[in-house]
Amino acid sequence: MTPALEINGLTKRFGEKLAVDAIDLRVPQGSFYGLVGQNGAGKTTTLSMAVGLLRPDGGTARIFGADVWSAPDEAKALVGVLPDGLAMPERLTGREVLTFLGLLRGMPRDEVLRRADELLDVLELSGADGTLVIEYSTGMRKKIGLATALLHAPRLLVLDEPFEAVDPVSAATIKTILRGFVRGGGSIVLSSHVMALVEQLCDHVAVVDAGRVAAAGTLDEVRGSRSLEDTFVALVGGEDGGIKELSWLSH
Ligand SMILES: Nc1ncnc2c1ncn2[C@@H]1O[C@H](COP(=O)(O)OP(=O)(O)OP(=O)(O)O)[C@@H](O)[C@H]1O
Repeated sequence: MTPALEINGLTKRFGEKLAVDAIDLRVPQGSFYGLVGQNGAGKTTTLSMAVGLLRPDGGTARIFGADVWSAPDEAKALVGVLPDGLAMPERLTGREVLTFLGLLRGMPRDEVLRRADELLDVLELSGADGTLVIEYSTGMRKKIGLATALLHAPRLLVLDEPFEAVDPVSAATIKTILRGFVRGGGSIVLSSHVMALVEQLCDHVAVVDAGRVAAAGTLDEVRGSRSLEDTFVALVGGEDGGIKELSWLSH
């Protein structure tokens, strides 16, 4: 079966820094795929290239077989993206943002209004109907970002840190929606620093270290009999005894 997302040899250099070093990744259809890695490992750069937001120096990205760079319209119709630090039209309400983006995508107005209504309701944003995005909390921003990613009913969701700075109640809502999306036949790739969350949600995981994939596969293949956190620390460094303490903090 064609993978939901397949990236081959994706590479990106920023000046001297090789941020992503010929990464390969294969996200099977119907999978809930977690991308984990330390700060600066290259997750955001990889995901940005995978969805056509950042032009790679080399390599390819295909969404259900459609090349993100040579067949962008086909590829982008199939994917919903929650980028890191999503820029939103700040002076619109959540409903206006959804209506604006839906119409930009060429969706029929009635359908946009109906879906916006449902998304705001399910994401518990209906109560903030008169509130401008500029006044939204961080969690509300993530939720409206997720709504914009879902609006056109994509088959693949690519979410960069969807739970960062989100409170547990909003996180529970987002988890329910994402699980429902996968149950309904969708595929998800998300990046996260929170191993427990990835273990709870994902069935596949890739550990990215210094711009390369250090391990990838099903959750059980990658972590074996250990916790994902122990596996992660063993793979990306942090040898025992290597962690220094601050002596002047002892009383
Ligand atoms: N626009 C840019 N210009 C210069 N360097 C960049 C740029 N974007 C990313 N980098 C560098 O590329 C490397 C990978 O960054 P990236 O943001 O992809 O990592 P990440 O795994 O998403 O990190 P985090 O978990 O902290 O979000 C880092 O060393 C970063 O400093």
